[in-house]
Amino acid sequence: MTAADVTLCFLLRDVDGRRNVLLGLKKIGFGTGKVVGIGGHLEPGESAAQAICREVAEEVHVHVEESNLLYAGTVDFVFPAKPEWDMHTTVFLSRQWEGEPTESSEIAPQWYPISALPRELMWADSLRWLPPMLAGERLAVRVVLNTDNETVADYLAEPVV
Ligand SMILES: Nc1[nH]c(=O)nc2c1ncn2[C@H]1C[C@H](O)[C@@H](COP(=O)(O)OP(=O)(O)OP(=O)(O)O)O1
Repeated sequence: MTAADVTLCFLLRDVDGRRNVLLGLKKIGFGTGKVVGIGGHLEPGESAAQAICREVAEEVHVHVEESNLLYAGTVDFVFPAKPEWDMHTTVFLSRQWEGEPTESSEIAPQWYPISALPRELMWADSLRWLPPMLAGERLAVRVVLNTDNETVADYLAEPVV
């Protein structure tokens, strides 16, 4: 089964000298109840960059220009017990956008200091790949989930050159 193409974007801003990242509480669909990155599936014919600009606008009502996306790498999520959930994710950061994030039917956005992520509400795997990506590392990550579809069975991260 082919992994679905998805994309995520993490907006970054500095407040009182602390770097903050925009995450969101997922209200419906895959990962409901978790605090996740903003993003979703590519539509047919879309590039990852086009898709993430659309998703950010739909989910948190913020406008990001493709030219302000910073490529952070990829994450392959492998769910051996649920291969239909496998996803290939292109990850972006952005420090420039227009508008203030506001809630949609899908996501309740919230800023978090990157030093104080809501760990207990996040995917366990994201605690491994997100901090280095937020710190500027470009990575190609492969996460294999256990049969509980939650905990991490295998993790590989290689630098993207
Ligand atoms: N193990 C994991 N860790 C993580 O941090 N994010 C994961 C993950 N597995 C999947 N994701 C993310 C990637 C992707 O952006 C998101 C699922 O895509 P969506 O939010 O688009 O799914 P939905 O089915 O809710 O919505 P639609 O795209 O509208 O169908 O979940």
